[in-house]
Amino acid sequence: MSNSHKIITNKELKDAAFGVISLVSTYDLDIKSLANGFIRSKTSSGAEVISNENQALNAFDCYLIGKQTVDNKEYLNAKQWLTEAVDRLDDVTSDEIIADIFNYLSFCELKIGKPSEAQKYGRLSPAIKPDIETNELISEIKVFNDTNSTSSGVRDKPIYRLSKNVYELCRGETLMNDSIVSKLKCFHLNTTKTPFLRLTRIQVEEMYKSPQIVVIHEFLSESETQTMISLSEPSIDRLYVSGKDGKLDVNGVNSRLAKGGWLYHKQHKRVDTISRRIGAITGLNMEVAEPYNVIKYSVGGFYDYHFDTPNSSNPFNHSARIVTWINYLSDVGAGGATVFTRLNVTVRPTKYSALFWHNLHKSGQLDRQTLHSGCPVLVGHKWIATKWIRFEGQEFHKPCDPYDQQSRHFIQ
Ligand SMILES: O=C(O)CCC(=O)C(=O)O
Ligand SMILES: [Fe+2]
Repeated sequence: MSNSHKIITNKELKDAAFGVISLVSTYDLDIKSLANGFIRSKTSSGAEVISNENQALNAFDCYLIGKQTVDNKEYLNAKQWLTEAVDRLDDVTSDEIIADIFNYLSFCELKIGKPSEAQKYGRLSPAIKPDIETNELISEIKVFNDTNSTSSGVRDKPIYRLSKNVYELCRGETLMNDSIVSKLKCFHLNTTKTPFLRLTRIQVEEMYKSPQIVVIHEFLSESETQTMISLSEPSIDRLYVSGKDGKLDVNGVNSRLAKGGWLYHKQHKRVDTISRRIGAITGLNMEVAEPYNVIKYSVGGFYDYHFDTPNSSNPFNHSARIVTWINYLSDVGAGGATVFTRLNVTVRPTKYSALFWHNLHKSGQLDRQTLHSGCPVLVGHKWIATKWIRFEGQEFHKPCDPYDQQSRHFIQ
């Protein structure tokens, strides 16, 4: 993240800083270790893993993350990042950046409720015009002195807009009731009825009963994962999600931090074979399905909670995505689980496996239990290829019953 790499744009630096911030809040990471290039995380068995990314951050990196953390209103964490920046100040850090660091530190102290500390930092950078308006600082000091407010010791509430239990789910904690867990099964799909699958053994693991969420183990081969990645890698670009007005939200990093692109069935024979297998398992018409959305999340990359299809008042809405199918193309060193926050389901990405679920009730209306999220990647990269299958063209495959509020089941 050094400022000496001119090729990196401000937007990319902002993204990287935001990624680090989402890691800190999700996995409760120690900022000092992170600044020194170490990521401490726990495996599902509880063992501690320390990954040395071998990339200690410099003063400018820590300043940039601190600044972004201030924008996120996480003042305790921001203070820590800025303190790390101060510890790393060297001859190449410009006076302007130094002044800015102390001004942001001062601002954080105010927000934390320590105006005297704020004044101390303020005095350290009087000469240069700071990024933050001086007037704003003065009036903040006044407010704090007047109200004698103290909010120190309160933990930052992260701006990363996830629901309450998502942090625990992302960390791999078990939140699901034993009574639900005990009913979940692992089984082999009876494929003798489907000629295309006759010679294949499809191992299914239920993650939830209703709505039915399942993992298909060993769904992909090594050559299939390689083909999907190598065909997509040259053209992947920063992904954005649609805002409320339907336009892409290119300024917001808050909801998705990833790169991706589209991969069409017809681009390669192997890709087409994968689609035909998905069609055989789900019983859906793949001719009309969307291309694969191949996504690469790097460290800090995530996808905030969302539904894959909007709720429509029309139960026969043809563009609704009835099924989501996610192919996991890589293992992930740590983090990066797919979590269903209303069902307490955590799915760890495992190379070659696939995850799928129904987004709609039989009536065609959105099943609001399917709210889900891609947790931030902590170590390594996460590659997935998502296929959203729309209602259009499926009328004869999965007919609708407008009065049926039950979840659909694909496989028993
Ligand atoms: O990255 C993940 O685990 C979730 C991806 C996802 O929700 C999607 O592609 O719709
Ligand atoms: Fe999704």
